[in-house]
Amino acid sequence: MKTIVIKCGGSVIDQLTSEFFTSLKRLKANGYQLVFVHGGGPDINEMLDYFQVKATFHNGLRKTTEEALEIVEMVLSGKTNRKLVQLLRENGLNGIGLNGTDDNCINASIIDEEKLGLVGAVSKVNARLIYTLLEEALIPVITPLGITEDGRKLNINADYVASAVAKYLHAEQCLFVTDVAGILIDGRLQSVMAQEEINHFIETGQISGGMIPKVTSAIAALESGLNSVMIVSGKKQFFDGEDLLGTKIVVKEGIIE
Ligand SMILES: Nc1ncnc2c1ncn2[C@@H]1O[C@H](COP(=O)(O)OP(=O)(O)O)[C@@H](O)[C@H]1O
Ligand SMILES: CC(=O)N[C@@H](CCC(=O)OP(=O)(O)O)C(=O)O
Repeated sequence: MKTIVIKCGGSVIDQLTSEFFTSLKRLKANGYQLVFVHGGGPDINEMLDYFQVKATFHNGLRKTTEEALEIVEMVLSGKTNRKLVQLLRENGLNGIGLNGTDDNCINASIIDEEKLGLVGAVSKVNARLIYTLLEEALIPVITPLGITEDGRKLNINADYVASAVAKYLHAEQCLFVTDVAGILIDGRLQSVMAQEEINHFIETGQISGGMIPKVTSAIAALESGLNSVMIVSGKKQFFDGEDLLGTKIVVKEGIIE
């Protein structure tokens, strides 16, 4: 089974174009099974603002108190997941919502409770559950929440979830769909970026904010066996039937699989 994991960022869910959905259909026509993970940062920010709960970020990760987690879960599962499933269905793709906390879909452990609160890193993915849905010709749309061994719910950055799902499914590809065409340095789109350059540009501040979890989780997943990761735009065509357009992340320069 050829699988592609597609992480759809909250930055772009409301701006996805028909060219984007055409690219998805081309992937399907080329024999790929699609698995989605969605973000929802802007939807969460809006609701936290409404309830006057403060949000702070460390390297692109939201510090999540118990009070914030309730709102995060409500928004991600009740609003953003619903929105993406509906959009896929309107475009002829058979999406089905799946909460990361259901049936140990995403097992997670706390990263640093003092610094980040109830924020997790993925420890295991229930690949069997995801395959079961794929076998029924459904397209899973996973909400980025996880559950610890002792049953605590955690907020997880969706880029981390997508990289981990791709790794556990032995996917051919993980795509981060976002509101930019890829990694830009001095305004120029980079077609390939290696770990060393990435670290350099994080240090100089030219890769910042929400781009950091994408590149760090991509590198970690590539190092532990994931085949390929790209950052692509949800605002235009990203697949012409042959090539993917965006920034390819690689561990070492010159090594492109
Ligand atoms: N070097 C960079 N190239 C492109 N985007 C960058 C870079 N550094 C930071 N960013 C920011 O990362 C954003 C994408 O991350 P984020 O807002 O978290 O999106 P998503 O919701 O899709 O995960 C871009 O809109 C841009 O503002
Ligand atoms: C821990 C953490 O940061 N969780 C993220 C989950 C949503 C997400 O990742 O959304 P985007 O992909 O749109 O950024 C958050 O609370 O915003």
